[in-house]
Amino acid sequence: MAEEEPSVPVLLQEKAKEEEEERDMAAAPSSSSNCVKRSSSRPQLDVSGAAIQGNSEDRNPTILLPNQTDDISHFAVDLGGSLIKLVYFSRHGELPAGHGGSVVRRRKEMIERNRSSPILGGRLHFVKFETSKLSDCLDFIHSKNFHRGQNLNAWDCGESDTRNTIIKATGGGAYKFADVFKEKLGVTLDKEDEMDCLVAGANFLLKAIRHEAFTHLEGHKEFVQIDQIDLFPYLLCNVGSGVSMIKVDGDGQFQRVSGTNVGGGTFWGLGRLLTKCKSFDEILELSQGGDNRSVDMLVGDIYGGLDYSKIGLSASTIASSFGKVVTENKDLSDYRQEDLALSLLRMISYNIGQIAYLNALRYGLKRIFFGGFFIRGHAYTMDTISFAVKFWSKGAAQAMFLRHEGFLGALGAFMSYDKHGLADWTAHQFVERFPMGAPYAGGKVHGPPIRDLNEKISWMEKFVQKGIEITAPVPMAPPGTTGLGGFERPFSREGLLRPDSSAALNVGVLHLVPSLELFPLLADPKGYEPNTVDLGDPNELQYWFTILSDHSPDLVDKAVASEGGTDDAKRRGDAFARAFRAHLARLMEEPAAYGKLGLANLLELREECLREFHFSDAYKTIKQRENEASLAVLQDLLMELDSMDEEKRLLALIEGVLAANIFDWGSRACVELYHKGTIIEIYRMSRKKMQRPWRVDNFDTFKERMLGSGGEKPKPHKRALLFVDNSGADIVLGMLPLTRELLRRGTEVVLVANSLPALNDVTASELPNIVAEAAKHCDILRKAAEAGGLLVDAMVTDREESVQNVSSVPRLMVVENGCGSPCIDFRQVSSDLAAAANEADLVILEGMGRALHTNFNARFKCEALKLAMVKNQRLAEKIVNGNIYDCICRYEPAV
Ligand SMILES: Nc1ncnc2c1ncn2[C@@H]1O[C@H](COP(=O)(O)OP(=O)(O)OP(=O)(O)O)[C@@H](O)[C@H]1O
Ligand SMILES: CC(C)(CO)[C@@H](O)C(=O)NCCC(=O)O
Ligand SMILES: [Mn+2]
Repeated sequence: MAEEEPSVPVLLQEKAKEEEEERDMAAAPSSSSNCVKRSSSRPQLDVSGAAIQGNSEDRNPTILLPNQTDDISHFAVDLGGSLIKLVYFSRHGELPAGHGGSVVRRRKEMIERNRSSPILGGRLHFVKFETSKLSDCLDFIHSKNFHRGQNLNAWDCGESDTRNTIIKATGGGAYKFADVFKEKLGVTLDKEDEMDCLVAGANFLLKAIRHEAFTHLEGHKEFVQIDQIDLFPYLLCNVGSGVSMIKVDGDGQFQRVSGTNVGGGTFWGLGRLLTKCKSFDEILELSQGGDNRSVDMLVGDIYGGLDYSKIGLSASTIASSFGKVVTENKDLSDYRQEDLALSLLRMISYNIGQIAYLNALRYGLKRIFFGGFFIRGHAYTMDTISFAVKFWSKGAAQAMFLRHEGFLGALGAFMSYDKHGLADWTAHQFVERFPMGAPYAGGKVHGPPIRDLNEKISWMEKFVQKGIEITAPVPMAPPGTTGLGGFERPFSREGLLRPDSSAALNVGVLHLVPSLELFPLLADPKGYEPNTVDLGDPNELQYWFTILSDHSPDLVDKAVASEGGTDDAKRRGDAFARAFRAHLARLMEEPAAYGKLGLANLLELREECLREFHFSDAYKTIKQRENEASLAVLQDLLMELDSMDEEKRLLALIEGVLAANIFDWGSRACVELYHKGTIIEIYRMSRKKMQRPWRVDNFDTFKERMLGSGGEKPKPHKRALLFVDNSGADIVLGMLPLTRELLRRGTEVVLVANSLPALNDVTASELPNIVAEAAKHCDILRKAAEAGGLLVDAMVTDREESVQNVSSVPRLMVVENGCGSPCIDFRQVSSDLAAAANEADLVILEGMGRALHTNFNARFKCEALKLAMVKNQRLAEKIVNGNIYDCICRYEPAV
């Protein structure tokens, strides 16, 4: 079936089986009753009405899911000389489940809005087959029912009738195999020009996918973000069986300026003759243990061990690839296969790099992007090519690689379908995930999409059984193993590849979420970097790695408890722990493996990993308990606040937010604290410690903005966006009283909360209930919540009053932020939030994740207040030169 290749993305890359399992995982019952549509989550499998199709005695009967809306919309194929690449898109129609006041209502509106665009979102899957195994590919297409042109909806290009199904196809096989496709599947291949497709695919990836391009030099990988206006011209060098070199000047503007028949096919063809390798990846792996000196003739071999320094050649420079063989009277079997493989790989890679450089020189191009499956994410190949380009251009030209190297043509063909508007998507709308799919646990790829549901979850058992052998998606080789790619002898190391490396690429699953947008209030979107901690620094990485590893057992306990502590939950907890550990180990080995790595990514990865193992909300019990305890004392707190004058109250409110931010289950130090007292005791202790000046203390400026000075009353804010953090005291005793104060002053408040759970963070779907409870103690909150449509029930029973008040009362609303992480990346927020931001003139970021780990340095077009307690010693030292439990009150006027 589909060859071991995780797919690559546009939206997703992954294997057939992985996808089936994902669907299956999504079938786990959701425990949240108040469910908001989750824009960044993977599609949910709707198993309602499921029935076995055909004979139920079958071993693997197909299960029909009549209500499943995650359907296959389209696919395209690149039939190359060596490999067939297939790209298919699965769309997921999102329908709101449950209820929850205005959150859901707005959400519905958003979904309606999205309906007007051709697709709702989904994932692109990438699969490849060897061209010599065309029949596997045909079986795969058949098993997926693609040939029936089913469910095409907005992208319809044919009827559900096989005879009319038209498939976009590129590569030589679009001609060569057209009859086979017609005969075996009854479909017509609509031929798209190969070069057109390569260029379209490359341009799309370079524009729409963040961290797509990277340099790879001497084992060091670095992602490059290329400004769209600065993208053209460039040289695209596609290394397939043969090599095409294309000068690209713009979308659809290009010229194939050169090519070489010494390409990937040459390497693999000669490699097969010279070694006993049975697969391409095997020969790459073999080369890792090679020493080319026994095969290549070096300058020193010719010059009696001396350099030829006059023309800049050292003794170790390769003078002639395979040249040494001529001087020795040996048979093939006298040479080490490893040495032959390495020498061959170097020869081919170097030659391609050199020819590419010459063409770049010919047309004055500074950038060369290398694609094609010959690259295979292999460190030595990339280093060798980079070395050749750098050496010959004396550093003037740069070799760059694409994470989705082999799928350029297939992607281009896919994009050539009319109507889907793929080219209009932007980086904001893609979310990449790195699931621990079955392939990495030794699962086999299966054809039909949904078969025995029990079989689908068996891979999770494999996680448990395989124990420490679990590995995260891996590239062909870790960095730093290749030595100099060009003239010097590469140093070789043995045994660096994992046995499962054939299955892996450094690419994850790209989910397309059309409802994600850039936060419109970011002052400098291009210069924006959410992370304050760069994990490119090995010391930082080591530190956070340890923190996350140490925290893991406690997290697993909570997660297992949240699912009732059943045996199944324990197994999943165990599997999660192993999978997460494997991710961490993988990233320790190569921090750039999953793209540019910041702490926020790592924290999000953990949440995603929990979700992958069906833990929908690990802290739900804790959150409920803390909410209840806090709501019980809210009334007293509000009375106390009301007895104060304005100035004292404002300080007390900010102190309250900072003090209550101590409830953070993501902080090890805090979790230890929680064992020492009740929630209220800890809160009191925390408040008592509030000593000004805080570590960052702009309170006085903020106070002046709020209350004015010299008797002049400033204009209240029109609308404030409050990015809330934790459940319990944090939201109830910290942010809600602050909300109330803003409302009291006539400011409209939008509470912005996570779409999906992360640690003990409050989610958007939980907020309406919390607000409803709080509103029982407070008229201001109640009226505002009614006006904002948050208290739907109240609106029904108390319609008169709410209608009267709607115009005069500032509204309180809730909006989901589009993510499920303790941090926030303002380049990818929900369209609801983006819409709510339009009238906002104050942004309040609360908590360590959103205001310190990320966004401490972010600047906004409106006023911003960043409030957090630092609950980690290292972060305190690093960011504010302070100590654990220091507080931050950073107020910044509009930029
Ligand atoms: N599993 C594999 N089997 C065969 N070749 C592989 C494999 N993985 C990587 N390769 C390398 O990738 C090359 C094929 O790359 P690619 O799929 O980009 O080209 P193609 O489309 O098949 O060829 P062309 O464009 O010249 O028709 C092979 O020649 C080989 O060097
Ligand atoms: C023939 C194609 C375009 C097929 O993909 C490719 O294999 C290639 O560019 N070969 C190199 C032919 C040459 O230009 O010498
Ligand atoms: Mn090709």
